[in-house]
Amino acid sequence: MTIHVSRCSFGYRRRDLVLEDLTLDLPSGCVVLLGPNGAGKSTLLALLASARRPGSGRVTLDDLDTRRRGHLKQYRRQVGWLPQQVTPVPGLRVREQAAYAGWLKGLSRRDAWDGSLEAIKQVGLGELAERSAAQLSGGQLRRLGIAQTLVHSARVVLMDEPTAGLDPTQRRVFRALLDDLKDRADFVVSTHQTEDLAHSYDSVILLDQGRVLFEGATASFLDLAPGQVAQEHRAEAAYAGLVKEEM
Ligand SMILES: Nc1ncnc2c1ncn2[C@@H]1O[C@H](COP(=O)(O)OP(=O)(O)OP(=O)(O)O)[C@@H](O)[C@H]1O
Repeated sequence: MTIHVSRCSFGYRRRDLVLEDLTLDLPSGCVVLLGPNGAGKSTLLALLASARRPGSGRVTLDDLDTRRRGHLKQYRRQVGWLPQQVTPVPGLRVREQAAYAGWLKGLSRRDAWDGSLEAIKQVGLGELAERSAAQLSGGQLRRLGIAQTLVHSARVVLMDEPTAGLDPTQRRVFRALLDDLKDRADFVVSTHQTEDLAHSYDSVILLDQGRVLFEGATASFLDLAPGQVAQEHRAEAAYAGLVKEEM
């Protein structure tokens, strides 16, 4: 288990809860977070990242509690967050942006700079180290976002729709990268893409209207599809069965 969510409620407006009394143990390994538009996936990731605080309930990692100001720095050092949009920092080159992210997480300038080269190499951007971050493509920017979480050796990396808008080749590049990085951290990845679920993810969390509809091993999730459904469509069918969508 990595992050523990205990009886969390959250609303952007009072009396309009997006997440209600949510309890969740995020398992180790690679977790995919599924759910229809507006289900609350980004909101949950923002709570896990401690970018937002729950109205009630607790988000903890070991004995670090995001409600306690004194714990936040250490919590954030251990949890990396790749939001939907990775923004190039004006004037910074690729390696500098990765180093800057490490420094913001509390590394010394030296450690951040030293760690940045290894991090960008790991995501396949080593040859672009000196390029302006503003010149990266969408897929390359996402990879830089991942590198930013590797610089400070996050234990848990949260990714909000990292493959949205990427072409099939870039999606494959992302999946291969995730495979390569699996030993370095635990990952929680929100996505609408159910292709290759069995290969890429150990467990599935399915949210709908702020409630958990499924939480368990990927194999158990795929087993929810009717027996006659072909392997490549099982994730889609299991999902549709749970959120009662028309296929
Ligand atoms: N900043 C905000 N202010 C007010 N309401 C918000 C805000 N962000 C999200 N919401 C609302 O919270 C609910 C959950 O949104 P959220 O973005 O967490 O869902 P999601 O599952 O990530 O959706 P998607 O798959 O479309 O990205 C939605 O009803 C959304 O309109």
